[in-house]
This record gives sequence, structure tokens and C-alpha cells, in this order.
Amino acid sequence: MVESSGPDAVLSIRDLCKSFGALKATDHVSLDLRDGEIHALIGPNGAGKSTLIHQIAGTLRPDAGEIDFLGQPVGHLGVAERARLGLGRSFQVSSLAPEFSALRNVMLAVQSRQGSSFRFFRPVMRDASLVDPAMAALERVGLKDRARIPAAELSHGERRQLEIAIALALGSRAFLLDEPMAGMGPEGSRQLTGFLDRLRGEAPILLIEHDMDAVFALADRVSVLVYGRVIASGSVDEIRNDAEVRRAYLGDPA
Ligand SMILES: Nc1ncnc2c1ncn2[C@@H]1O[C@H](COP(=O)(O)OP(=O)(O)OP(=O)(O)O)[C@@H](O)[C@H]1O
Repeated sequence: MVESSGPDAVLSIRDLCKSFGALKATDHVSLDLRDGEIHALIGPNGAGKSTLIHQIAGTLRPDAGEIDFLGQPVGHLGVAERARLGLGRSFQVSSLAPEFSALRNVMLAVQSRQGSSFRFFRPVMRDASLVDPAMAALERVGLKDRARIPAAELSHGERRQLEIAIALALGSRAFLLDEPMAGMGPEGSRQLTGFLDRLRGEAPILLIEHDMDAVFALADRVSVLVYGRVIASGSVDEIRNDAEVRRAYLGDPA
């Protein structure tokens, strides 16, 4: 179960370290995310999963280590610059405007990507340069028929899909998804699992998730974080059968 950074690695992290005082929240973590895959990051509460995602997204600065995205180092870049390169983070804080329609929400993203916030001559909702790409993004996530519905009236799962449509409209080339299944009932989880399964074809996903049914159904690879260290990385079967993982995380007695 050796982690290697192949030529198709979209995101590559090497020896990332982050301490809070004496606590090593991220302890020499190395992993990569390859084109077309879902790489799940699992581990007990407090293992350092969110801290790792923060460092990748740029909201936390590592003490040491390297982060490469699409073949270039991004560790020195801020959040907005990484997002502009296509490193999309979603689900921890919802970015939706609840009173706006799904379409309008995505149009705001298209507009911000185009860098033009003032349009004096055309009513926004008839501006094809905004509507067309926004509709295309909604279609890619299966929400085209829900375009005119206010975000607040969408189901929990549909709001997740809308957030992904926004990320796609912003040009995301990889997704960092932090517990997308949180707050979902069984039916919502099942539908979102199907959606994420298809989404990996749009862009690879680094998935933090406590819902093991979803992880085992979706992940091409799983990395297990315990006390800030990757204790194992491999296929679902390898992880399920790894004695150390079972002891540390999956509930086997020591
Ligand atoms: N800003 C901070 N200052 C001090 N300690 C922090 C800070 N952020 C996180 N920690 C600590 O770092 C460790 C890792 O936390 P983190 O939230 O990354 O874990 P996690 O794996 O995402 O947990 P969960 O599954 O509960 O979300 C924890 O012990 C946490 O208390």
C-alpha cells in the first residue's frame, strides 16, 4: 500500500506538517488525487482531516511540506488564487443565496468568473453570456429542471448539487468535499452517493466522510488518518482488511 504520485496526479501533497502548540494535527502527510478518482480520507474525530483540507484550500498555512496542483506548487498562494486555478472546496459553509433561484445562484458564479460585476444595458436574467453557461452547469449536475426554484426550496441533496454546479461554473478541476453526507437521511445519502459517483467524471474528488457505506461504495482509494498521520492508504478492500485500520478506526478490539 505505497502511496505514489503518478503522472496523472491532479493534486499532490508531500510531507505536510501543521502543529497547534504541542499537538501535531498534520504529521508528514503525503497523498495525491488522480484524474477521474474519488480518494476518501477517513479517520476518527480529531484525526486532522479538516485541518488537512484547510491547508490544501489555503485557509491554513502549513508549517512545512509541499502542495502541487495541476503540476505547479500552490503552497504560497492564497485561497482565491487556488480557487481561480480550479481547486474547489465545498460543503463546510454553504455559499448559496437562499432567496435566489438555482439559476441565479450559478449565474453569480459565472459573473464572478468573468470578472464583470456591473452590466448596465441588459437585464441580468436575459443575458445569454450568463444564463447559458449557468444552465450548462445545472445540466451537468442534473438540476436543469429545477433552475427556477429558489435555493431555499431545494432539498438538502439538491442544494449540494447546486453547490457543485457553482463550483463547476467557477472552473473547478478538483473537489475537496468535507462531509457531504452530513445531515442527510438514508434516501438523500443514496441519491447523493449516485451523484458523486457520476461527478468523478467531471473532476476528481478528495472526500472526507464519516458515512462508511458511502465511502466503501464510492472510493477508488482510501487514506486513513489517525493522530495526524496517514496509517494506511489503498483500495477499499485493502483498507477493510488492514489490521491496524480495524484496530484504530473500524472498531475491532485491540
Ligand atoms: N485552530 C486550531 N487551534 C488549535 N487546535 C486545533 C485547531 N484546529 C484544529 N485543532 C485540533 O487539531 C486536531 C485535528 O482537528 P480536525 O478538526 O482537523 O480533525 P477532524 O479529523 O477533521 O475531526 P472531525 O472528524 O471531528 O471533523 C484536533 O485535536 C483539534 O482539536
